[in-house]
Amino acid sequence: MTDTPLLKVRDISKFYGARIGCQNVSFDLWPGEVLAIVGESGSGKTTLLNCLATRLMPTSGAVEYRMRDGQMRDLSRMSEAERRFLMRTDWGFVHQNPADGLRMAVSAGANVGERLMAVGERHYGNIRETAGSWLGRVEISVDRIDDQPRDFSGGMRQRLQIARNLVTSPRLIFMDEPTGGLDVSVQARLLDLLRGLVQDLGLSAIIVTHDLAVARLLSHRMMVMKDGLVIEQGLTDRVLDDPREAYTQLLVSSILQV
Ligand SMILES: Nc1ncnc2c1ncn2[C@@H]1O[C@H](COP(=O)(O)OP(=O)(O)OP(=O)(O)O)[C@@H](O)[C@H]1O
Repeated sequence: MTDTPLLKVRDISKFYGARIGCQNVSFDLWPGEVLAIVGESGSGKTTLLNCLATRLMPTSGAVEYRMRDGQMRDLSRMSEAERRFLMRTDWGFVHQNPADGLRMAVSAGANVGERLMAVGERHYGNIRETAGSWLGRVEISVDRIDDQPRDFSGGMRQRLQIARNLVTSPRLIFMDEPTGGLDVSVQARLLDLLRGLVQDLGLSAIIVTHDLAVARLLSHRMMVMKDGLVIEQGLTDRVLDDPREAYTQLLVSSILQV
């Protein structure tokens, strides 16, 4: 870890007209750190994630990102082209619904290879070889490389979306309910895979989930949101084993009773 954060978030608020999306959120994300944002439906998790990933413009506040050259840059002051370049190279975004993050009508290999081309790789043989090795890493048989994701199962699509995101060696990954909508057994396998990849690659990640088990397994630190506000944050094990806020206690105990 270095002594500067990768992401500096200061007083981010987003209002939809008079409705609060999220309010006054501040935190630092450190290199190699995985942060989970948890809370019930409508608490503002996705709004916050989208503000951080520049998919939504916050109403107020600032997000700064440490570029590869070490400079901290205010994301709202970047040009659209610079932001798009970051999204295609240094960052990844894993959607809950893989169809939102994949091109369903092109082959699995092309879905992965396309991101490599965005960072300048031009050699067809290299692209295909790297794509094939990434399919293997996400446990998709290489003989499916020419198949389209619409012929894949939900779990395979999600693993393909992860490969597409990780192939460019991003430094920061945003994930919105990455295991949502999958069968429990498929979720468990995906979580295991994600945990291994995040560790091996030393990735920084921000994961939105309503599932505390996902937060427990993947994250170092977590933030609990309620009505758009962060009401508690801390190391994941501390928050889950010794929640301080009554709302977090309720959230944790309701899960344990299931
Ligand atoms: N495009 C929008 N227009 C108006 N209000 C919105 C919009 N998107 C979200 N909201 C409101 O902002 C608040 C936070 O929503 P958000 O989707 O961020 O919550 P969430 O915690 O991600 O919920 P979920 O887990 O159900 O996705 C909610 O009150 C929601 O109704």
